[in-house]
Amino acid sequence: MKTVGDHTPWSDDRLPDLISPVGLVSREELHRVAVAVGLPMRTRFRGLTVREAMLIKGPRGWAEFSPFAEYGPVESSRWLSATLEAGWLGFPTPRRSTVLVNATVPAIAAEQVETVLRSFTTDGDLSSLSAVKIKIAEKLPADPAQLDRHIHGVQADYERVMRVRELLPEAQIKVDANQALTVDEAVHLLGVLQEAGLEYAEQPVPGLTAMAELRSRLARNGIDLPLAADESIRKAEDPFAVVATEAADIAVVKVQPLGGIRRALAVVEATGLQAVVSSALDTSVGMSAGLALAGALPELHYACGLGTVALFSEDVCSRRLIPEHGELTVPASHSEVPEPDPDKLARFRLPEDRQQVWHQRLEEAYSVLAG
Ligand SMILES: O=C(O)CCC(=O)C1=CC=C[C@@H](O)[C@@H]1C(=O)O
Ligand SMILES: [Mg+2]
Repeated sequence: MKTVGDHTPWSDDRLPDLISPVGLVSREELHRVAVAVGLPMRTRFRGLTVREAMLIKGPRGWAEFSPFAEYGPVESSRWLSATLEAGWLGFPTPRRSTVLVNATVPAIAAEQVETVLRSFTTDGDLSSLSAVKIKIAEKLPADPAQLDRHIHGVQADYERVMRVRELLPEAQIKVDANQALTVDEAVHLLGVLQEAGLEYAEQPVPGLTAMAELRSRLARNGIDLPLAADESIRKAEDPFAVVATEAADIAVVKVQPLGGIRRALAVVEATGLQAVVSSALDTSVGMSAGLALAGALPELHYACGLGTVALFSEDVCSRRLIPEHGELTVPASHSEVPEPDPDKLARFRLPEDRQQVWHQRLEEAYSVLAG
């Protein structure tokens, strides 16, 4: 099936349909209950220093709509489907009450690693961190004057990863390259980083062909390192092709990009792969849906990337979802989703021009889902 514009069609009988707002909520009502906020980040992540999101109060409680700025209406409509599920339909019944969470280390200089790791704890005790995901292969800046040898390049990646290993000798460490490498570069870099003893590598290269080739090249070079597919699922024309092409061992699943918890569960079931739930850099409101997904999975063998509220210096909720002893609690029902604090909502409310941009995006995603 062809991708048209930003559209990944994903019509497949193995997936529940995206949730239509028709009969659930009118456009006017949705706009009335939605507010756009901007949360400052401690460290740049995914090129962002402020994370913008819309928070929306539905009959079940608060929900989040936060497609990244570059996403068009069709891709954003999947995110809105997840918003409608959270705010209007509610979460599926959980199978576990807590979820092991990894700390996430952005592409930073090795000297900053310790401070960032501490932000993923409530008491500063690093020994509670049993798993860490580290960003590697940060895109080189277009302007060479911006190139920072502490952040970019193999040496910087090596120093960052080894600093985590030094601070946390027992932790599971995984790396995420956001498909920035070629197969040759990945074989080299992952071979070097394997000195730290990696649990798996997430999306080192783009596309299924390259992932499958990398998988067999690593095996041939005697590097025993499972690969996890992230973009090859959430950005793919066909989320299930990852299995037929033997491109990955693990599936990374995210609630908003996949269109909701029920659709993410169906993706996991149909791929038959072990799953890791990761955030989309959500606020504590959206993160609750990620926790509900992790709580509802039949099996969960890896720590999930749901600790990223720690990357914000502030959140809209007073009860922030920062891992406690390396774990987060699964909401038993929607009433346990953290509520935005009215003062913080007012403080982080984006100015009028940005409100308009977000309401326009909401309108367009609504139109796609309403058909
Ligand atoms: O998985 C984690 O530890 C944190 C979440 C995370 O890495 C991401 C969140 C949002 C956008 C993505 O570029 C990024 C990812 O690639 O997984
Ligand atoms: Mg990823």
